[in-house]
Amino acid sequence: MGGGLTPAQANARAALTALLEPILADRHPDAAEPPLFLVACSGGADSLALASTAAFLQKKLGFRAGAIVIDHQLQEATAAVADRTAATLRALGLAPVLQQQVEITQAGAGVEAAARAARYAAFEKAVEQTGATGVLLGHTKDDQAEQVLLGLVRGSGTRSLAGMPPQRGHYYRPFLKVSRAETEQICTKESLTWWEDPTNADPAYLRSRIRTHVLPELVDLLGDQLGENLARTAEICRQDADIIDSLAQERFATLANVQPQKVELDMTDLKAEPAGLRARLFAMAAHQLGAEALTHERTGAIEQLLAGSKSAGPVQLPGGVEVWRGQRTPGVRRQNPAKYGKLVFITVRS
Ligand SMILES: Nc1ncnc2c1ncn2[C@@H]1O[C@H](COP(=O)(O)OP(=O)(O)OP(=O)(O)O)[C@@H](O)[C@H]1O
Repeated sequence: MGGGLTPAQANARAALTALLEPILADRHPDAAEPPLFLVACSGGADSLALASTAAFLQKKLGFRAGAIVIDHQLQEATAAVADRTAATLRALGLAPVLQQQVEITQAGAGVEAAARAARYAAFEKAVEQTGATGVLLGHTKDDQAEQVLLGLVRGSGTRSLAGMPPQRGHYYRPFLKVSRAETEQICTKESLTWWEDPTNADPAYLRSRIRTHVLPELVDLLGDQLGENLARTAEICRQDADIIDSLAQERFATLANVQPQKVELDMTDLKAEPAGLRARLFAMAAHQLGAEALTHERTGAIEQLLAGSKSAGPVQLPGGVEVWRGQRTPGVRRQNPAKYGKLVFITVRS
């Protein structure tokens, strides 16, 4: 590696330091060895630059940098890419460097999600095997901007516009303030050859179309600041979503009558809540019973149920949950609907 420190390298090192320092400061003073962080490395410029940054900082900050490389076996080239990437990581001084092949049986539209699920299952296994404290992912500021646009295009809510969090559980994204161009500059400076995944440019995927067509076009029309501004939108939305979610959790704990296969919410209480909170209360009741995430359309159907005046239902939710407005007591023929007074979420799956 020749020459002085470039602005891209300095930015990357500052970003990783800012994320890890508070975690490392918290560690137990008697711990036998420094905590291990595994860089999830695809061989792309983002995660290779992250690996080299982690390798450089490990002694200074007091952690061990290891890596995990997954071969999804979806393209012929990937086995060789994984081998080459693992060799590069070892040469950079990361240890251990784990390599794992995963089988994806899905084809067509579900393949991306299946690959992601297999990848995260392999990460979990690697954490268990090595006792690692965390996994470092290479998502950049550009990925974040794409994520926000994707949320807008799909018509999503605040949580979705919040994009990817810098930390969730033991997964960390130190490079959310580092651009993809900077990761490429770092690799070039450090003579690291990265792999361009051809599926990143495959127009079959909405994310690829946003990456290769929509964002560049918007930047052309609206200026270079766009990526930065979208990433800022994510940060603001995350703060807002956090406060609304925590309010909803408080309200749910007070209002919901949770039973093993049933959650009851009082309709008068629900009507007194603002719609944004109410939607979250519905989602939490459904989630409690194992239903999948609620769509805007299903939330609207529950709202309609709530607005009615008679016993009614069910609204079917994906994942085997039904919602009823009031419930008749079996064996009692004439009941006053006004007395039902509850929205009842029940599990109908066996
Ligand atoms: N084959 C792989 N092996 C190890 N890590 C990987 C692999 N593919 C992706 N990653 C990790 O995930 C990060 C994001 O990769 P990519 O942008 O391709 O995935 P994504 O589908 O956009 O995101 P995600 O699936 O994590 O939501 C990479 O920077 C890297 O840290």
